[in-house]
Amino acid sequence: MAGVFAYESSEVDWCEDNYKHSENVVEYFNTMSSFIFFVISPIMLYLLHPYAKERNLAVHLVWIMMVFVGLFSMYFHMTLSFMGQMLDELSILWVLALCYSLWFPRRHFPSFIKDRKSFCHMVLIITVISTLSSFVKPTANAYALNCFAIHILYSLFVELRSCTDERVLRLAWASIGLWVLAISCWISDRIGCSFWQKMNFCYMHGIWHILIVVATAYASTLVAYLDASLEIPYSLPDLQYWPRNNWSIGLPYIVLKSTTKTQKRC
Ligand SMILES: CCCCCCCC/C=C\CCCCCCCC(=O)N[C@@H](CO)[C@H](O)/C=C/CCCCCCCCCCCCC
Ligand SMILES: [Ca+2]
Ligand SMILES: [Zn+2]
Repeated sequence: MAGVFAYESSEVDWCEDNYKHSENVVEYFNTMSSFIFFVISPIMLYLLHPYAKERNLAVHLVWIMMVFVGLFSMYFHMTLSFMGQMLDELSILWVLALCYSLWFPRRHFPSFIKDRKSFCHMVLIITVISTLSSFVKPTANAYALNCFAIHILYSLFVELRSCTDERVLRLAWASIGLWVLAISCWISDRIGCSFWQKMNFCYMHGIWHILIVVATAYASTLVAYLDASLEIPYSLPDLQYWPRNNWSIGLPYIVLKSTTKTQKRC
């Protein structure tokens, strides 16, 4: 049992040289770059509060759980232990499950599902089964998790096919662009390590950490906005950027221009 906590007991090892900067931290830059989770999560918690208050306070769980993803990611890269790997991957799986439960559009529910409550039960059952299956071939877990992004992309494409709202489309393209950059870094670290070693630049996985957290902030705000437009249209949801709305870079969030329940669709 103690073996699962042992340093380097995971079969996964990222491109960054081990023990290069510290004898206690296996992958120093990968560990430190996970700090980004602790920066973005509280900001997103704060920015999404008005939407969460109106829609469902469970929305806050997304960014609370992202703090744990960051914590487990740090622990994983610090030790490269099997326990670290499983905590890192399973926490991502449960955040995804929560996002699907909260935001997956009703009209894409399978025909045998009648409401969001039954959909949440189905997601819970699938997540429990996936959690147990993740111990069968742990090296495949990260690849399986990345497949969710493909499904999210597909669902967004279906959802936004007929959308003409410039702000929504801009946010969708920014989310996709960030994810493409992020996944390129992740794959490049996995399969292009010898190249990066020759370049003496083995930091692609650390850069992935930074990009995927920002991509998650963008994509989750986008799906939350689409959800708000459908589920709480009377609140007149709108998209803005923090810290300044007119800056071309920033964190997106939802403002509610009204909270009185007079029906108006966006
Ligand atoms: C209707 C659903 C809407 C979903 C909105 C977005 C939900 C994002 C959910 C999870 C956040 C993922 C956080 C990633 C943490 C990375 C930690 C990490 O680096 N772990 C690695 C080991 O250290 C591990 O190898 C990585 C595994 C792959 C993780 C794949 C995560 C999928 C992220 C999906 C992002 C959506 C972007 C959509 C773009 C349009
Ligand atoms: Ca390494
Ligand atoms: Zn990582």
